[in-house]
Amino acid sequence: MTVPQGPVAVLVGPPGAGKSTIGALLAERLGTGYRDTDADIERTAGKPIPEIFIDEGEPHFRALERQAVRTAVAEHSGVLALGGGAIMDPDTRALLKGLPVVFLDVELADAVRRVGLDKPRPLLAVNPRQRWRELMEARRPLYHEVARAVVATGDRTPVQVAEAVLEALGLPRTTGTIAVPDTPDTTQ
Ligand SMILES: Nc1ncnc2c1ncn2[C@@H]1O[C@H](COP(=O)(O)OP(=O)(O)O)[C@@H](O)[C@H]1O
Ligand SMILES: O=C(O)C1=C[C@@H](OP(=O)(O)O)[C@@H](O)[C@H](O)C1
Ligand SMILES: [Mg+2]
Repeated sequence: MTVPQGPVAVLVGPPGAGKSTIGALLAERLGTGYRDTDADIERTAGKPIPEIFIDEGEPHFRALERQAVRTAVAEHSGVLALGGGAIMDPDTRALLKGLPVVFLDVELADAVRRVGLDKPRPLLAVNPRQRWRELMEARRPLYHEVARAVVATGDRTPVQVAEAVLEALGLPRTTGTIAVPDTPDTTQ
């Protein structure tokens, strides 16, 4: 009988925490697959997230997200990054219980600077600082509720964050890459 093992790491946190960036890096480090539920939703809907919000509204997006998380948790054994609002759904929070979930924490100033440079996020399209603060106030307890570990990202590079996540989850910090010896082999 095959026992489903679930993802090796699940990243949660607000927009700009670095879930997608660190998720891909982590997967590379672990030599495993990477999956992002936002990408899954866009593939299912056949359009980018901002268009889903405009055409069908946020409740429809949340329904797609809920299903995307469920499917990814069932199918994927590598690193999984969720969208920032996925943990608002109570069923999703229940599903995450017992999984190796890491809350990537970030302060307002860093998050707003980061998302300002990146793809559009419909929830932050207008008055992003205030919106982000409100989102985080409502969600912070929920990130803590689902997380096995919390990793601060503010003063760390993506590589440093990825290493902190590996350490927090007790995962190996090296890949299967063949180690390069410190000294050249001079025996020949
Ligand atoms: N630790 C970090 N330091 C600096 N920039 C970062 C860091 N983590 C992510 N970024 C940058 O922030 C932006 C948002 O990252 P992203 O991974 O999309 O966040 P999330 O998926 O949590 O919303 C990207 O441009 C990314 O390169
Ligand atoms: O916080 C949110 O509600 C959202 C975060 C986004 O993902 P990131 O957290 O990866 O930016 C994306 O799922 C959507 O725009 C809604
Ligand atoms: Mg993301």
